[in-house]
Amino acid sequence: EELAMQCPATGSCEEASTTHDVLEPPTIDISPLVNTNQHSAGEWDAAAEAVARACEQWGFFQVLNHGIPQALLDDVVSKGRELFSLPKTEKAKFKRTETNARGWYDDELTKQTRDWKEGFDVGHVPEPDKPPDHPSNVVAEGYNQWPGESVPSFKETIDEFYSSAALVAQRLLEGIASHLGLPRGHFAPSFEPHTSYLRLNYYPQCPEPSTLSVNRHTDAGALTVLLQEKGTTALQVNHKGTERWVSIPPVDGAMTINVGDMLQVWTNDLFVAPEHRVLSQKDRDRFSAPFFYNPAYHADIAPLPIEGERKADDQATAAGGLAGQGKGRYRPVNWGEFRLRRFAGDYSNQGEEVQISHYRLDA
Ligand SMILES: O=C(O)CCC(=O)C(=O)O
Ligand SMILES: [Fe+2]
Repeated sequence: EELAMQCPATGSCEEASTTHDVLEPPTIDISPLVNTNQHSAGEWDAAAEAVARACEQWGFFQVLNHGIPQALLDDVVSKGRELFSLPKTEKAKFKRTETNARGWYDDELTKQTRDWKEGFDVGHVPEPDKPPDHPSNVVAEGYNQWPGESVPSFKETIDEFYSSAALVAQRLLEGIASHLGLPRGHFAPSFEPHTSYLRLNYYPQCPEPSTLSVNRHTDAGALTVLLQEKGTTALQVNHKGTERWVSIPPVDGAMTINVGDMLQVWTNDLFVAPEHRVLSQKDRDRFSAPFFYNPAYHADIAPLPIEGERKADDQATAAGGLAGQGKGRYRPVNWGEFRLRRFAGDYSNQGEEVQISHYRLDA
């Protein structure tokens, strides 16, 4: 409604999007969710509400006081850049393959379009004390491949970022659960163990700026915790599906958060996983590091009986109306299956990429 009011009745929204681009997702101080014992219960509730409201209204927001030290974030950027600046022959030694989704690559496809970028992916390791390619660490999508000594202390930095980002996602999900009228720890069992993915993105300078670095897409998991390098704004969100692409600039000290497909299913569309894309830059390159907080492979994700909908149903029944208005709109999505089907679509252009819409009951 907000957007419609800004559009002249006879004109298009184009004008609004170029002249009133002050619209931006909120920045939230999540210290109460992270440093729980330094804050009151009321502060915790207020932070949880702010997070949930941002999930409902934007699906994107920025968080401050997330608990990841700035020095670690700076290290991720510098080590990540070092990795991508290695000669291609060096990077080829840990390139991903048809049977191993993890490692370095420069052939990513999003929506059957080749992305203007290089990437490096690592995922969860069931037994961290054993070598990355030990049979117990080879999971459905592959195993981690590391650059070794060509980028000193790369693995240590990335491992630390991986576990710190997971903690941020867990704290946010506690707030979200509470907002939905569920116990704080409601989501935890679905992430035992979590199968999260950490991606490093390098976007080279691009001579043709209309090229998209990453085509429009939603993230498949529950929540994404994104590190954006300072100095360039390239990420955009399709705000409420209006085709008004709003920029999400990096905010000093903040992590950028977005809702993924699984949280959309859990909340039965109360939260929507926002479509986003990355523009290429004519005058410089860019680095980013999204951490995708993913459920356990065995988890079946299905709409939760959430408070607002329970109330709507109770009222409808009391008024002699139709109960079940808040019925689940999706059949259960097994995360392991969904992840593998999505990956098959990313890697080759055979067939359509799987979407949660394929699991909709009214489809
Ligand atoms: O580079 C970014 O800011 C976001 C990248 C992204 O959306 C992704 O890798 O899924
Ligand atoms: Fe994304």
